[in-house]
Amino acid sequence: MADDKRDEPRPDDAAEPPGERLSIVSEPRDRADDDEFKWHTGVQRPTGVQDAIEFVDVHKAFGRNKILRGLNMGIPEDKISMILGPSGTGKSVCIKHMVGLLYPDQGDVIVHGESVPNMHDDELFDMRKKFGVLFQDGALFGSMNLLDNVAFPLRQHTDKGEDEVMEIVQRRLREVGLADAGDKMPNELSGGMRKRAGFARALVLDPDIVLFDEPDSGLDPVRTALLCELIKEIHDENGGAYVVITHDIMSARRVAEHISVLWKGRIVESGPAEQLFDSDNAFVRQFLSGDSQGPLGME
Ligand SMILES: Nc1ncnc2c1ncn2[C@@H]1O[C@H](COP(=O)(O)OP(=O)(O)OP(=O)(O)O)[C@@H](O)[C@H]1O
Repeated sequence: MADDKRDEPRPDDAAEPPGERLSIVSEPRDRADDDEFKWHTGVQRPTGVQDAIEFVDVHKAFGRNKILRGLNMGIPEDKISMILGPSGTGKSVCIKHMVGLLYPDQGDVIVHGESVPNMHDDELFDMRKKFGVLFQDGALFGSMNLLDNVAFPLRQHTDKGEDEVMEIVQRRLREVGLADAGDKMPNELSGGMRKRAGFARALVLDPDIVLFDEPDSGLDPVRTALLCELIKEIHDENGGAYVVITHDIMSARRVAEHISVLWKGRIVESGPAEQLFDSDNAFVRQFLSGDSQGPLGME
């Protein structure tokens, strides 16, 4: 094996004609890529609107664990987008890149035309005000009642007076069906109520972009359906780019306007939801129908 290698042209071997050298050196890697990424057409079907967020050839590894491997993905302005993909495929890692909680090893993440990895701390701080984030469990402060939890971003980031703060908080709590729960503590609420409260808090600064990290996790099917309805209603009223990560196909069918299917650190296919549900790509079909037969196994 070592002897064979000695005869192979090296990239820095000036005596070799460049064309030949490239084809010999790159051929084995291309074949492996073809196999591993053979379902990844990377097709980004047009949405007719600009992207609010773009990932450009993003690579991210933790030690030797390569998570994002040349991710190109656009999140369109003013739509409810879902990033769908098998467990552990890097959906949460994507969201963290959007708000500058993680940085790419290579490539760029662009929010409203600005490169997040190149931002200084003060620019990052300002950029984050564009975002509302709903974490899996609502991420409420356990020691504060709902009113204070929802008021928290307004008191931290604005100089609004207390009357205006309370007016906004009450309106947002009303929207998510928690008008009478303002004085409750988080531990007095069900999981679904905590998520709705987290949603109200994510909205108080009128964000341009709202990120939902698995909003359906831990909810029964009826509460999941109700939360999906709520996401749609609030999006209809407020607009903005909503980004939902989930592996729940029913939620995707209910609310997604745009879908990106992520697998092995790249997009398999993305585009308007109805086109993705109609895709003839074997992986996309399998994943979006929850079928056990297809390219995705237990590995
Ligand atoms: N800060 C970190 N340090 C090391 N490894 C990490 C870190 N964050 C994520 N990972 C790894 O990256 C991989 C992808 O994680 P991620 O949470 O993004 O997956 P996911 O697609 O959201 O999965 P799920 O649907 O199960 O929530 C996992 O193997 C995880 O262990």
